Amino acid sequence: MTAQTPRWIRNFVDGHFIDPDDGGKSFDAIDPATGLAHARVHEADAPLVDRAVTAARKALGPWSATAVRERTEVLRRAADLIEARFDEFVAAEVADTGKPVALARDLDVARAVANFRTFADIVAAAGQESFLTDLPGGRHALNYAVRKPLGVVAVIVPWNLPLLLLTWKVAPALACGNTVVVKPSEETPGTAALLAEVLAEAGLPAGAYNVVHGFGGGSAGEYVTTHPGIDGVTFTGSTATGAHVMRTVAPRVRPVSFELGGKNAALVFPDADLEETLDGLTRSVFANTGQVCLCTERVYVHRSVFADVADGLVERARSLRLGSPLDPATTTGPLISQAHRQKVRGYLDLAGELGAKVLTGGGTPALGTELDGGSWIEPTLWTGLTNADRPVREEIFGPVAALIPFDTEDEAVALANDTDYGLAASVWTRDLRRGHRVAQAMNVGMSWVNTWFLRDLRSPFGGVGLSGLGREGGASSLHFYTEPTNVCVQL
Ligand SMILES: NC(=O)C1=CN([C@@H]2O[C@H](COP(=O)(O)OP(=O)(O)OC[C@H]3O[C@@H](n4cnc5c(N)ncnc54)[C@H](O)[C@@H]3O)[C@@H](O)[C@H]2O)C=CC1
Ligand SMILES: O=C(O)/C=C/C=C(\O)C(=O)O
Repeated sequence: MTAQTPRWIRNFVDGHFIDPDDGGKSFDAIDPATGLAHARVHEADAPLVDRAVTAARKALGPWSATAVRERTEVLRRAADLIEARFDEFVAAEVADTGKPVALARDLDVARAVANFRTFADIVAAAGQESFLTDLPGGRHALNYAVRKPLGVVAVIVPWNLPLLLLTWKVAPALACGNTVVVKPSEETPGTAALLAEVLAEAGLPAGAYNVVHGFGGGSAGEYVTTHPGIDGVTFTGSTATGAHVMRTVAPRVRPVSFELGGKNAALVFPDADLEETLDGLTRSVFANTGQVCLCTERVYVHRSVFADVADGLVERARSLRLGSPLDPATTTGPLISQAHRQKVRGYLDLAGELGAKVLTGGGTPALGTELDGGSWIEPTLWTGLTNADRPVREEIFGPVAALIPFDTEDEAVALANDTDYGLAASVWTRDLRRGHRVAQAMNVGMSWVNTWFLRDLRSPFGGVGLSGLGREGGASSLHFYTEPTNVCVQL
């Protein structure tokens, strides 16, 4: 990008893109694969955020009053329009994240379409529970709850799965009759702006979807979450920021939904299908360069198969292809930023100081001139660390994992649960009873058996402990994005 021809990514407020004014602040959108700026982003100041919240408030009454069928039709048209502009969404996601084009297609943009269709179906089919209450003398009362939209919802999302996570929240929020003010990550502003075009074309009224770009503290993130016109906050991101947002929202006692970090375990038992397990672990450790909150960073392996699993995983890690995101053969992209790479490298150094053995990786690759400006890191596997070590306790959010042996099922469960996080786990075994038993014993929001990141969008998604608060997905989303008024009628 040259200084003369910036491609602007603009804020979207009350149905219009806002042209950056001369005095306004802006920042570069960086392609993490090269380190080069690919667009300029207009940063929303406090008055613009206020305009966005005011527009969302104005749109709330009319939008929440529309028939469910009308709202779900808008969602279905949005899904169709994303499909019609599929390659544009893929290109925007790849430019912002550097992720391989195949991943952006198969995971991020495909899931955006599925999010709109699934929540249209779920909201269209939703019913209300009612209770017939017995009263003395054979009389009864009827209790039923009417669900109303939560209101103006602040949607704060991170950079790892930008469109997937944005639509995971926006689709149910809009379907339930809410209006939203979205603050995408400063690292990945592109697809939220494209979605504004799609939603407007799908027939969403002005003001129901607003996008304000910027950073966290002292910028758009803080202005949105502290705005008195916000009725609830849904947030995905780091535990530290989630805790901060919770404190800022607390004085106004607004509902929050938090999907935060993870330090997820995989448990490999001796009877596991080795090939299937290795394929699954390769995905769960290295997918999206380890930048999925569900990724495995702790692999507990029964001692009798430890060497086989370690050797197999090393072989697969070495076969991953780092390279241009546009090359269809590329499997693995860069980390999101130089700052994040610095954090991940800090853990690589720390693991070395703690005496970890590096089975593969451990450094920064050299990929060739243009890509060497990017934030690349080698897929890395360690042995020799224990649960006491910081690289095994803290979320790293990169393509790294520690392999740790165990001898008994009880020990494996205890090791896996020995964490302050509680997002996800995967259990690898051919013994179905053990699979159910261990998966249920995991102190997490989601347990998989012989698979990982297999999603049914109707099921509850979220974590316990430092991994979050509340659940979204299916009925859980409907509960978060609505408030019930219970009506009791004496009959
Ligand atoms: N588990 C997960 O899903 C994710 C975890 N992370 C972890 O978090 C670490 C830091 O990454 P960040 O991008 O800094 O994540 P973050 O949690 O700080 O950012 C997530 C979103 O929150 C916004 N935000 C930040 N401060 C805010 C504030 N005071 N008020 C309102 N909004 C605010 C950001 O602008 C972004 O849109 C990563 O290294 C990684 O370990 C990052 C992204 C996703
Ligand atoms: O909804 C999903 O399928 C995936 C969610 C992933 C995250 O929340 C994350 O990586 O932060």
